[in-house]
Amino acid sequence: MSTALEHMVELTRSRDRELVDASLLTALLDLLPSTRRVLLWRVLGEPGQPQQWLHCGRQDRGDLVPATELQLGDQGEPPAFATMPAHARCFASVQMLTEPLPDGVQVLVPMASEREVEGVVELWLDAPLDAQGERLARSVLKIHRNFLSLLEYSERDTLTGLLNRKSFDETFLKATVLEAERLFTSDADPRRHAGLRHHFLGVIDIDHFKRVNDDYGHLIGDEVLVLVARIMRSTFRYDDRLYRFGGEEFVVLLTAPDDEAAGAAFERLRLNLENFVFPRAGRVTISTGYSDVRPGDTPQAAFDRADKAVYHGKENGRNQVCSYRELVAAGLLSESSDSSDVELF
Ligand SMILES: Nc1nc2c(ncn2[C@@H]2O[C@H](COP(=O)(O)OP(=O)(O)OP(=O)(O)O)[C@@H](O)[C@H]2O)c(=O)[nH]1
Repeated sequence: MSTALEHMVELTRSRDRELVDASLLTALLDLLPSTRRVLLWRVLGEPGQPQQWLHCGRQDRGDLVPATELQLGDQGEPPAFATMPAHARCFASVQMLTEPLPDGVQVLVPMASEREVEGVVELWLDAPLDAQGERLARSVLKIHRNFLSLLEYSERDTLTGLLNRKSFDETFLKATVLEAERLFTSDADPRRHAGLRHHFLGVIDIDHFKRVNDDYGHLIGDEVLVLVARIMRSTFRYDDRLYRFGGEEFVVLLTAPDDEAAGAAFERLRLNLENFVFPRAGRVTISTGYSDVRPGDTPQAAFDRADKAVYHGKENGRNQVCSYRELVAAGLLSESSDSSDVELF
């Protein structure tokens, strides 16, 4: 058995959130000897709105690789909050709960910082935890939470809480390389690829934002940015990645079956914003340009295509969603020849 200290070193070694979660599962399984299985659940959605449980990992005693390190793939729709009542009670009360299982007990431990509860860790044990086991579980979770907070601080935009530009390249490459691996190495049968979701990158720019600042002042401008970010969060799926690139420019990396479906998601955001009355600035609209992400794309190449499409939208009336692919097909944009794409496949 490894020592607690060795596990703490492992837990704080990687900057990759999924690997940090995987180290947490390994540490709990190893440090609490009567544990047979560990699962990690996070809660999605803002309080007061419908919330769901996101399964973030599982490890069974004897597994060589935690399920967080394996590709979890498309897990389907996450279960609704109320469908897991014991977990919901643990989450709401921020208390450790012990429930009987046919051949042991299930211990639910809240994952919480001083400010918020994030999820629940589920332990399957032969017998209830003693006081020392409970203390150990709480301490390991606290170190995990503190380390994630440090990571998030460096990855997030301080005003809106969205991912910042600095974290874009890394998350873009991780998401798209994983997809390419799935496409090209997992299965040669093209029929299996038909239902796959593909990545699309959208650039979103608030229209005439300078006027908001000029008319109402920077503080109200900042309020608009915070509310736009909130509407973005409630519009897109839980696994889409949302960034603020600076100023009034936002980026979304999402998955969709095709160009049309991606366009529909961006159109939903456009409409949600068009219909929202900002408390002090009134009506604000956005222009969006998006492009599919292509095999071998650099983050910059994908961004440049979406940026050309948003520029077209700005030049042609604003408050609209423009598809790079459609603009090229219609002869309104020419396919970039100076693309920095690297052909990997
Ligand atoms: N309040 C606030 N304003 C910002 C921030 N960052 C950039 N800005 C302002 O955003 C405005 C951007 O203006 P422009 O680039 O001219 O674009 P626009 O007025 O939105 O016009 P179009 O994009 O052409 O529709 C400028 O007034 C910047 O000062 C910020 O963090 N907070």
